[in-house]
Amino acid sequence: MSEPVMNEPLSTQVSEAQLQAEVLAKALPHMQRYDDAIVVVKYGGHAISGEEGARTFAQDIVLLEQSGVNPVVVHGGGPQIGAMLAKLGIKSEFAAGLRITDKATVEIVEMVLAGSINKQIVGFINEAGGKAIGLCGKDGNMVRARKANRVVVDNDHVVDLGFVGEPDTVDTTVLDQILGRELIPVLAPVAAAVDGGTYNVNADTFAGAIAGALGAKRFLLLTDVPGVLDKNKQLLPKLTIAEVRALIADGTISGGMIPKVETCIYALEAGVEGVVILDGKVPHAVLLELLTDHGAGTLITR
Ligand SMILES: Nc1ncnc2c1ncn2[C@@H]1O[C@H](COP(=O)(O)OP(=O)(O)O)[C@@H](O)[C@H]1O
Ligand SMILES: CC(=O)N[C@@H](CCC(=O)OP(=O)(O)O)C(=O)O
Repeated sequence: MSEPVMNEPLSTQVSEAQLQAEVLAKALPHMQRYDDAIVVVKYGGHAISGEEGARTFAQDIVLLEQSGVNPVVVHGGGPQIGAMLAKLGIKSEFAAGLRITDKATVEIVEMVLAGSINKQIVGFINEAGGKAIGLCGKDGNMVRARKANRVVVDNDHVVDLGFVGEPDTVDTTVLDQILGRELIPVLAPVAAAVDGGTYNVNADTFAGAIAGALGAKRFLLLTDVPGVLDKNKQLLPKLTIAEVRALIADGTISGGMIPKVETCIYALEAGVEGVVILDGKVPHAVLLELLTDHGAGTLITR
């Protein structure tokens, strides 16, 4: 039994305990709904910033695993790669939301994503009582990538993205071995090129490929906005694939939100039941979405 807190009146302690019990009871149907289900969570580079937020995120992931869900974390790290490149005097350049990645840059990308950020997240999850395993697309040949297409910007300017890849094949053997054994995979979006080199893969795209290959029940994308917003910056709580396509066509969805919703469409068409784009800066965003009636962000379904 836990010790009563001495400086609070007993009635307050009892009502708080009661409230806690009620909250737990309300989570039961949600836990049952996701029991044994695979949930892929994409943790964006903007959401990662701040130790307190990262600890809360790690707690949520461990709580999910403890309640019978199989979480798979895929992380980004765009701002962190940018900061390291700036320290080394290398300028970050993007085309169509993707980093133009030369030979020197891809080495830094791998170092930051598969090295420091991946191990930081593994550390936070383990500190919260979980058993995380940090991997990247190269491990177990999980994700093989092909060179991303050149992109056209400003109507006629063709840009070669360099060492940027798109998932070509996904082999889930390693993940199949890990899931269901109290282990939490944490994946960095770096992949082996079909010819053996290294490719930098956009984290949203990488996460969508993993969610699709695993047939995840839910795919959550944690970012720095409340979800998909309409022209008046109001949250759109529910969208279908057709509605998303219309919002891209009329320019409501732009910039970094385009690869995000495109990966959502890919995952849904590959069999994922529902995809949610939500604000990763909100404390316990993952638990709010999965284990309460509240729901957060934009739910996209077929
Ligand atoms: N309709 C829209 N709703 C919400 N965000 C949008 C929309 N259109 C463009 N955006 C932009 O997309 C950004 C999210 O994408 P991005 O910066 O790539 O996120 P992350 O770093 O989390 O992957 C938002 O911060 C916002 O500026
Ligand atoms: C090709 C490409 O753009 N790769 C990204 C990979 C990291 C990423 O996607 O991180 P966020 O989710 O934080 O944006 C990059 O180099 O920034």
